[in-house]
Amino acid sequence: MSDVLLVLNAGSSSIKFALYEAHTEPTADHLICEGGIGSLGHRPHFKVVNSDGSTRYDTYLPEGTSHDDAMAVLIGWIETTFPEHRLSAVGHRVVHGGALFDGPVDVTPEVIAQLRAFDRLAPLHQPHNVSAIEALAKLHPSLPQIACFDTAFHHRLPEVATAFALPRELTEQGVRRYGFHGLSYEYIAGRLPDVAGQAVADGRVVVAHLGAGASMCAMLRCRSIATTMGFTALDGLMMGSRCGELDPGVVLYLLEEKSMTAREIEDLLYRESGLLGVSGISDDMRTLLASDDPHACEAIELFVYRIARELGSLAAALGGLDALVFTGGIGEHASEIRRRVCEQAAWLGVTLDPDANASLSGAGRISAPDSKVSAWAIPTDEDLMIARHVWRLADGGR
Ligand SMILES: Nc1ncnc2c1ncn2[C@@H]1O[C@H](COP(=O)(O)OP(=O)(O)O)[C@@H](O)[C@H]1O
Ligand SMILES: CC(=O)OP(=O)(O)O
Ligand SMILES: [Mg+2]
Repeated sequence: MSDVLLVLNAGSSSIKFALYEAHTEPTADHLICEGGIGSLGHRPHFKVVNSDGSTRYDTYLPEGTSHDDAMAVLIGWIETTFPEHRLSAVGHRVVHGGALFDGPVDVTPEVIAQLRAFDRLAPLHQPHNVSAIEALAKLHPSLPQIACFDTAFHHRLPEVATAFALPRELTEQGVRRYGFHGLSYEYIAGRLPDVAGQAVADGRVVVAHLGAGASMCAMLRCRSIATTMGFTALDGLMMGSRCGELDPGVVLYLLEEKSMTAREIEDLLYRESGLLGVSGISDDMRTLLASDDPHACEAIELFVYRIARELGSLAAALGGLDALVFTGGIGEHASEIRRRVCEQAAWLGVTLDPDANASLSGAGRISAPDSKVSAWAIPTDEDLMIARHVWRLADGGR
């Protein structure tokens, strides 16, 4: 029997997973299969692909399948499909760890209670992340579970980069910037020496993680010194369905003048804004890039403009810029978005190589050889980062 470990990323409408061999510290080569159960709440679709991309399993689950049912289906499928393997540990992506956690942690009932306190601070993620932990604890009480946080990479942000200009008591109670997408930034920081060279890794780098959620991180020698997301994963860049940076006066206006409740405002800002709200068409960048509707074009223009503005701000925090890195679904695949961001960053010294940008697949350089600031695209791998943390904590550490 050989050990395998499971990585889970449970969201509001999907549970994504990856299964790794665990006889040594995992690399991308140790991925066995990955997939997920999507459209929970509608007609759940369970799909698994092998590490070479071929389909291994593809089926629909009954209408009404809950998150808990889906977790049982997934664990049952793993156990029957891989009878020769022993599931040795599970690593969870948990979006919010607040000020409590500076790295991965073994889940205990006390940890679960601590994580539940952050539910309202990440309503699209946290309640589902923690429910998955609870469901597994019931299904498999002896299975070690490890929580890996989006916030941990930003744990040592300089104080000035975390403070809001609010009365001191609120800051002391934890109302401050935490930052998210840290598992992605940590993975990218680990790839920088190989892909972009040690000089870049030792320098001033801005990483743009552009996925469903989107944020940017200023790294000095591969450590986070500033980031666009804040107390919650609502701040900063415009996202698929989240507004990003917003004058807090708008929230007061919606409460008082529009008589909206807190939950209605939460829905508006998290689920109905961003690319979806501005375009009125979709939260999906592929759909918008393929559309000639003027509202789709405006949504893309605002998306790029916000990235360019935040890039200037993060370069200021770094005192200059040596390299710009794109990652996340949009950053990895949408060469058009990368081109437009780089064009708006010309003043910082970014000169795009249009052919390299358009033809890139995987990791590589997209700036011209003589560009003062180099630009890169590097596919992220949050699952692998979690698998490594789990291995180090669960196996490596014992
Ligand atoms: N080939 C592509 N061209 C443009 N956008 C893409 C492409 N592939 C994926 N995307 C976009 O990436 C976004 C999803 O990013 P991803 O990192 O996969 O999200 P998640 O946060 O759910 O993991 C969507 O807006 C999607 O349209
Ligand atoms: C923190 C966050 O926004 O995550 P995601 O991009 O996966 O929604
Ligand atoms: Mg993501």
